Parts: sequence; C-alpha cells; structure tokens
Amino acid sequence: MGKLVVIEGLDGAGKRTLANGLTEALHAQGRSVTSHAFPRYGQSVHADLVRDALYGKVGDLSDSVYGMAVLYALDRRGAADQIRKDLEEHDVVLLDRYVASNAAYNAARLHQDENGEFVEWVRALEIDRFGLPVPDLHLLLRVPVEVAAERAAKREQDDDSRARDIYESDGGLQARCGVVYDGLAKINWLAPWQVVDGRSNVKFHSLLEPLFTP
Ligand SMILES: Nc1ncnc2c1ncn2[C@@H]1O[C@H](COP(=O)(O)OP(=O)(O)OP(=O)(O)O)[C@@H](O)[C@H]1O
Ligand SMILES: Cc1cn([C@H]2C[C@H](O)[C@@H](COP(=O)(O)O)O2)c(=O)[nH]c1=O
Repeated sequence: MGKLVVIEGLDGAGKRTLANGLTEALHAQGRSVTSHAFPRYGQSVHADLVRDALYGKVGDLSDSVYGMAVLYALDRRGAADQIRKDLEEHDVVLLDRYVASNAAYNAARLHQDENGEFVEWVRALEIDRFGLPVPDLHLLLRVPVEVAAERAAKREQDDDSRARDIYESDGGLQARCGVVYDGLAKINWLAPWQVVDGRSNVKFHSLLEPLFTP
C-alpha cells in the first residue's frame, strides 16, 4: 500500500514547484509516484464551478462559505476511488491540496481557528460521510504571506491564464489562512504535519524519509 502525501500552503507558496521536485527525488530513489491537484479543473464539473465562482461568474455563489466548501468536497469525492486505486499501484500518491485546504481557507473566511466548528464540519463531511482516504503525511509549505503574494503576482504577470482570483486577491484572507494552517499543523489535524520552510532551498529527500523508515 502506497503513502498518501499532501502538500498544503497559501496561494503562490510554491506547492506545484515542490510537487515537481519531490516527484523527481522519489523517481531518483526508484519509487513510483503519481499525483493529483485539487481542485481538478477541466476534469470535474464541481471543480469547474469552483473556478467560475472564484472569478465571480456564478452570481453570489462565492459568498457562501459552505456552498463553496461542498463543491470542493464533491470534487474530491469524485476522485476517491482513483486515489484508492493509485495507492494500491504506487509507492507515493502526491496531492497538491486536499481536505485541509477546505478546512484552512473556509475557517479563515469565517474568522474561525483550527479548533472551530467549521474545521470539524469539514472532517465529518469529507472523511466520515464521503469516506475520503486519510493522508499519511501533510507537508505545509510555509512562506510569509508577502512572499506568497509576490510569487502569485509574478505568475500572473508571466501567465495570462493565471489572473488572481477573489481568494488570491484578498490579503486579509491569505493572512488568516496562514494562521489556520499553522494551527492545523500544530495539532496534527487528521494526520501528521511537517512544516517546510519555503523561503530556503527545500531538501526533497529528507522530507519523505520518515515515511519509509521502518
Ligand atoms: N522556492 C521558490 N523560490 C522562488 N520562486 C518560487 C519558488 N517556488 C515557486 N516559485 C515561483 O512562484 C510561483 C508560484 O509557484 P507555484 O505555482 O509552484 O505555487 P502554488 O503554491 O502551486 O500556487 P497556487 O496554489 O496558487 O496554484 C511560480 O512562478 C514559481 O516559479
Ligand atoms: C482544494 C481547495 C482549495 N481551496 C481554495 C484555495 C485556493 O485559494 C482556491 C483554488 O485553489 P488553487 O490551488 O488556487 O487552484 O481554492 C479551498 O477553499 N478548498 C479546497 O478544498
């Protein structure tokens, strides 16, 4: 059975870049890896509705924290069987965002913390009710909010298709979300969390060592 490893962090933190680096490092160790990124834009109707809502194209949908959270959760529910299959066939299944993104962003929208009602509601919905696989490890790619914002702004400049959405443009939300992520990591919510300093060069091999040490 493979290990389910989740990368979490603010918009622009560098999660995709970390996922690519980890994949290369795992391949160099001879391990098989497959990955997914949530939301699954272009693959799931729920994810595509999320994207439309994040660009203000679905009326007042994005105003509803619970409405948005249900869409993200349904996108993952649609991927659950694939993730289970991947875990049978690969050493590592790497996810760029997962259930904890729903907990962190939407608790932050509601000005709640890691111990609040919303975080528990997400766990009950996605794990108990939808039966999503529980991660083996979360990697929290931690960078100061300003650094994440600079990286997101630079990417927006370089790539026309990556204009910042309503969450990415909301500095207050990103700052609160960073605090909720720190809280989730502190209580090892759902599974162990490892904090990765995204400002310095990340040592990919050492990050996953604990997973494969008997
Ligand atoms: N360690 C780093 N140092 C400097 N720039 C970086 C670093 N990691 C990523 N970047 C740059 O920051 C930008 C955002 O990176 P990336 O797309 O990996 O972030 P992300 O967390 O996946 O973003 P999002 O969640 O918004 O999709 C990219 O332009 C990337 O090249
Ligand atoms: C998976 C997921 C994501 N979010 C938030 C986080 C981001 O601000 C946006 C879109 O994600 P992307 O990585 O920028 O494409 O949505 C969320 O609130 N809940 C989730 O489950």
